[in-house]
Amino acid sequence: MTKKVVNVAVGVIFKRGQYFVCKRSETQHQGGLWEFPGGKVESQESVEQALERELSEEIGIEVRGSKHLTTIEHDYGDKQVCLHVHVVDQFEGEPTGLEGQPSQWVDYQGLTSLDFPKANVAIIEALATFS
Ligand SMILES: Nc1nc2c([nH]c(=O)n2[C@@H]2O[C@H](COP(=O)(O)OP(=O)(O)OP(=O)(O)O)[C@@H](O)[C@H]2O)c(=O)[nH]1
Ligand SMILES: [Mg+2]
Repeated sequence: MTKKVVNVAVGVIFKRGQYFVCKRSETQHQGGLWEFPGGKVESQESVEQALERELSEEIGIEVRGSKHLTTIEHDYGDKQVCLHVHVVDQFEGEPTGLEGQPSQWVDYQGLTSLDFPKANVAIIEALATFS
């Protein structure tokens, strides 16, 4: 059976050499792991619109500039996702975990030492050569 692919808009928030990451709650898919904020692209919505909406809802920022980094398809077995990853380096507001999720700013070295879902390995690799 072909599984439905869930399209996800993911924002890599980058400022002064650091990345803003949040912790997924235990009850979510891939719970307890760190993530780049974002969420599902709703029907009728573009990836960019979903990115703006999710980053406003989850961390309270307004996106002013972003660049596509990579698109990653990953099958977790229980769920198949397609992550549309954008680096957000222009925004208004101070990122905050508005849904009570723990969050932190880390440098690239810090990113490589946190536990992320499997699909994120490729995101972190892509960031190594992003400029
Ligand atoms: N936001 C986000 N989701 C990720 C990342 N890596 C990754 O595999 N995912 C997967 O993408 C899927 C969708 O993300 P999500 O759970 O944030 O979706 P959402 O904000 O719409 O929330 P909801 O699931 O509570 O409705 C999840 O299955 C999650 O495991 C990541 O870095 N950030
Ligand atoms: Mg989310």
